[in-house]
Amino acid sequence: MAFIADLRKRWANSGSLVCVGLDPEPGKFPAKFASDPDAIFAFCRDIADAAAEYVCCFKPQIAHFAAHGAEDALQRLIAHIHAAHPGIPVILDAKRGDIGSTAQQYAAEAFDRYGADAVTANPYLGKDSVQPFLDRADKGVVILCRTSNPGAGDLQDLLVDGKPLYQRVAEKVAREWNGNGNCALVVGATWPEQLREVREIVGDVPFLVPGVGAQGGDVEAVVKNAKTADGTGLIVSSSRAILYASNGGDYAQAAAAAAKTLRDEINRYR
Ligand SMILES: O=C(O)c1cc(=O)[nH]c(=O)n1[C@@H]1O[C@H](COP(=O)(O)O)[C@@H](O)[C@H]1O
Repeated sequence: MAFIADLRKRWANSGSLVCVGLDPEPGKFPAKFASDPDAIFAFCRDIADAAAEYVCCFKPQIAHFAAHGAEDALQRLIAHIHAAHPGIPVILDAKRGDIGSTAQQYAAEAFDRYGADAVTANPYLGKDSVQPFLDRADKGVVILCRTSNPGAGDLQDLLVDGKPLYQRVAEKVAREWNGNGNCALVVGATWPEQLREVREIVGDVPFLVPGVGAQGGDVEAVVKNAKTADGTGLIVSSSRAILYASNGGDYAQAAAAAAKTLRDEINRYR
């Protein structure tokens, strides 16, 4: 099934808008992984298995694997999630974007090599640079709009014909790039006002919302400002606050408990 349809089904079946970001940092792993040559895979698998019932998506971040030469672990992790937890879409966070011929390879990398259901993409090079992703109608394309980081406004707030660039991106995606109905937008949890503005522009287009947890985003403001009329529309993503909730023997249970707490907090405001 197509990514957006799978996502809507998972929102309904799980009652959760939580995404667990899988950002492995071996230096933060529990001691038992110190001599495990497959630690990156094993740690992420344990977290995914423990937290699965509380999530609508998982989101592995590619640099956290590639920096350690662990692309193979990433591939096996995505295959494991699909096999062990069918119905939970996997978003590969790679923030890709390049001229068409290279973007074609990035799309093949994300969807064919890694088997991801969706990928994050950077719109800065324009529509043709995202087209190879958009053309994969069964896959999701999660386009950066107003990112969660402190410097997000340096470029994204610059006025273009009287409106900030991130609003222009939202308009383009909703009105011109979403012909296959497979787009979503990244809007950071750290920007409640911008979440509300973008929601007004794009209707029911799903948002990936990183920035709760370690980056301090306000869950209540996120949900109230950006949910859709049916109380969904959000993939609220947290990585470090869940993955490293404990570095003791209870790391997987602690991660699951943190995911459950976030789910319940979000659901209070839906
Ligand atoms: O595309 C993303 O996932 C993303 C977009 C954004 O605007 N901000 C952002 O933090 N992210 C990613 O979301 C994750 C956030 O991690 P935590 O701050 O630990 O929850 C990291 O993997 C970031 O790369």
